Amino acid sequence: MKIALLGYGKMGQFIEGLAIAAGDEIVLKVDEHNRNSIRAEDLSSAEVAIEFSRPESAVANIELALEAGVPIVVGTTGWLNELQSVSKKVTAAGGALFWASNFSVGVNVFFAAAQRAAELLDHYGGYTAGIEEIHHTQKLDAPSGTAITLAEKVADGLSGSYDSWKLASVNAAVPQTHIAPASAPKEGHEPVPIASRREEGVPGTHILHLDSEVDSIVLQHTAHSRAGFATGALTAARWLVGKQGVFTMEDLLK
Ligand SMILES: NC(=O)C1=CN([C@@H]2O[C@H](COP(=O)(O)OP(=O)(O)OC[C@H]3O[C@@H](n4cnc5c(N)ncnc54)[C@H](OP(=O)(O)O)[C@@H]3O)[C@@H](O)[C@H]2O)C=CC1
Ligand SMILES: O=C(O)C1=N[C@H](C(=O)O)C[C@H](O)C1
Repeated sequence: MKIALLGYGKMGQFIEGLAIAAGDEIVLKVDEHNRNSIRAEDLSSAEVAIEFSRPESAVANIELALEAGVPIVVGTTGWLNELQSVSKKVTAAGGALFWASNFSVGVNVFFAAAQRAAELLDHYGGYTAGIEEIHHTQKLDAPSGTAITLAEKVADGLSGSYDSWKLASVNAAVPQTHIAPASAPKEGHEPVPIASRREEGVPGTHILHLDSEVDSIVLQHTAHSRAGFATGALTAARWLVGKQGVFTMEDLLK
């Protein structure tokens, strides 16, 4: 596969290593230094683009790939409030977009387990939900995209009590522009609280607490490195080539 890497930081470089080992070719690398000079023609030799950049760059990079007619896999978080409008553009233009807040297979199984547990507990009532996410100190956004997706799955399952999420706390100075906007809960519903923590060197840990008066359930996913995210993004890229539409991990894993 001929790949354009839009974003060449921790994830872009990890993906490059795995891609070259698998016999793929990196035909373009975009980072902060050359991003302003990149045009759609520069993507013309790529079969697919893989985008891991910054929250404020993702939408422009998707539009660039769309203009170039190149399918794009997007892992950047912190821009997903624009997903609906971007998806409409992609569909209208006959393009291909694959996005995921987390590309690791393990996290996607964790999402399914969390949603099922929440659905089962909804029948009995009396359970509250809370999420913790821990990431390295270079992470720009809060809460993590994965924690937001997890909260949405839990709210879907515990639909009698929850219908939204809120950032309950963060132990770092995150600029307001990188705090994801939470939706307000409807009458009689609560937001799932998310506590964000930044600690040196943590690739990504997510913990779901489901508590009642009589017991507690704790479900946790711990990434040991970035390998699961990078492998998943490359698998998504291979799967996306030749398709049209907007896809995510549920489409790939079903
Ligand atoms: N969905 C998933 O599974 C995962 C998602 N992520 C998300 O991916 C994103 C990137 O993570 P990570 O690689 O750790 O971050 P890094 O900060 O290490 O890398 C970001 C890269 O993007 C570059 N960049 C800045 N602006 C642009 C632009 N306009 N176009 C292209 N590149 C640009 C930066 O350049 P420079 O270095 O010169 O500043 C840097 O090379 C984050 O949003 C993170 O949350 C991360 C892991 C997994
Ligand atoms: O910034 C990161 O590193 C990660 N970001 C994603 C997120 O916001 O959920 C995925 C993963 O947890 C690593």
